[in-house]
Amino acid sequence: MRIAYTSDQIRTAERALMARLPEGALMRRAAAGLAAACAGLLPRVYGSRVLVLVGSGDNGGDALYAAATLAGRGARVDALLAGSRTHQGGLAALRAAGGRVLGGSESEAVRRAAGRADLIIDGLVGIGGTGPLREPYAALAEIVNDTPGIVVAVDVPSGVDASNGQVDGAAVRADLTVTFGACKTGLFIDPGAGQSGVVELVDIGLGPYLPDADVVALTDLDVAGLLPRPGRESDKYRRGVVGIVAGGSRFTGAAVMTVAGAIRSGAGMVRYAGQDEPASAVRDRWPEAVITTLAPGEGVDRVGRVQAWVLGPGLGTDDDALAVAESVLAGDLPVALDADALTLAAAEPSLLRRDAPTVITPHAGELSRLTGVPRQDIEAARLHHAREAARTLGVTVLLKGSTTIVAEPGRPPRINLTGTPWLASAGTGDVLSGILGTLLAAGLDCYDAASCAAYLHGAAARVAADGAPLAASDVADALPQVARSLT
Ligand SMILES: NC(=O)C1=CN([C@@H]2O[C@H](COP(=O)(O)OP(=O)(O)OC[C@H]3O[C@@H](n4cnc5c(N)ncnc54)[C@H](O)[C@@H]3O)[C@@H](O)[C@H]2O)[C@H](O)CC1
Ligand SMILES: [K+]
Repeated sequence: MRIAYTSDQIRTAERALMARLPEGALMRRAAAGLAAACAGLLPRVYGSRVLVLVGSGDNGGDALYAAATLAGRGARVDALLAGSRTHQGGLAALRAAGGRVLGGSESEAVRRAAGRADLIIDGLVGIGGTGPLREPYAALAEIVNDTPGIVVAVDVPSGVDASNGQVDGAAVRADLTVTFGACKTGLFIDPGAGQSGVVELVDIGLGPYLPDADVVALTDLDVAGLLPRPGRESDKYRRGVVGIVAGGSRFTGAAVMTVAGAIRSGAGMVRYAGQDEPASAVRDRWPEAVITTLAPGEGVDRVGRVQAWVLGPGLGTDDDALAVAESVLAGDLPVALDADALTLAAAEPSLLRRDAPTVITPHAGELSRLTGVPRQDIEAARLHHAREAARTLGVTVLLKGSTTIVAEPGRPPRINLTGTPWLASAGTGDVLSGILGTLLAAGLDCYDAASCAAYLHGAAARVAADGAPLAASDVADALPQVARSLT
């Protein structure tokens, strides 16, 4: 499990640790880890060209001490002192090791130095960064992003808000972010996640001083431990029977894709309930699904026993859809709502006011309609709005995006690291709903079921995509392979 913290949480922990260490010890631990990570990226350190961008705070100090170590191993280091002041200890160390200091930050000299560098170290701003990058840092970030060399961000890519991943204006795009003490939330949440590259954690002894996590990211081991293990007695009710109410006269495909996600993720049985056309489409594609054809406006009373419901993909938002939605939500079973069910709930908030476990799986636009928060505000602060929605709506929120976030009141949000932009193709959300319904029916609580569903969905997309445009059915078809890789 990868855990991450806000800048404030890190600072509090660092202060407690620094009080027990000699002056500068923490920085030297950080710099040693940073230098080792940089050296590991170079075919050889001796003779390699390193450009280090130095800000005016301790982020710059880390960078200078690490650059001094590389210079001491024969790297040809140029330092650009971009801040209003410079960490004197680090600067002295770099000079003593033979590093050079470039003149001011006139962009041609920097562009030339960046263009010939094998490695560029971004030591402009770390967890002390606030707001959009000011000049000359913004211009330097743009130069760095235009160069072919490997870019290593010190602690946090400059321009990324370490506490939430927000980026406002220019930001360094790193191949590797070497972060100290503990991972920062902003390295795992878009758009910050997209700027961070690979995140490598350097242990500087902060562990004992860290509070509860701000966010958690599940690894494959965590998911493997949470997924239901099919026992010997593979009774369908032990593996979970999921009911799916999806599809309408206009959208039969959504019903087929939702059932696909449920069947391919190992449901003990899928009971599909819908009107004639989607029911026929599901029957033709998935004969193993048990079909109940509903009359217009009919509820789900005639559907056999299920242990969880999926409601909404392609359902439509007319009175018939509302009637069947009310029928599903009136029960005391776990329900996963997506797509049109969310539109119905936006129009009729009482639909979500239920005691039984409820998960919603909106993308930013659907969450905007549910909460009234403008979509661009949600996109700019995904973690905050996912948490707020979970709190105000009293449900588990799975906020879709290339960094999917699972938020539930009173528990640290979980972020999914297997996401991929490929998932933004039509129908993949239906497959996710099917996976989620299967896990709820298998007995996982909403928090675990949503986290594992997001993980499996993203992992399947990566298996299916391998660079080609992705079809939703490819994601469903890749699920058994992902499940096997986790056992
Ligand atoms: N504190 C510790 O024990 C350790 C810290 N480590 C490293 O230190 C940084 C945090 O250092 P700090 O001096 O607090 O702040 P920064 O260096 O990150 O940046 C502050 C610096 O930057 C200027 N600044 C802030 N926002 C902007 C902006 N938007 N545009 C331009 N300039 C900006 C501000 O004026 C200050 O001058 C941490 O990340 C670690 O890298 C050690 O790693 C461990 C010990
Ligand atoms: K940085």
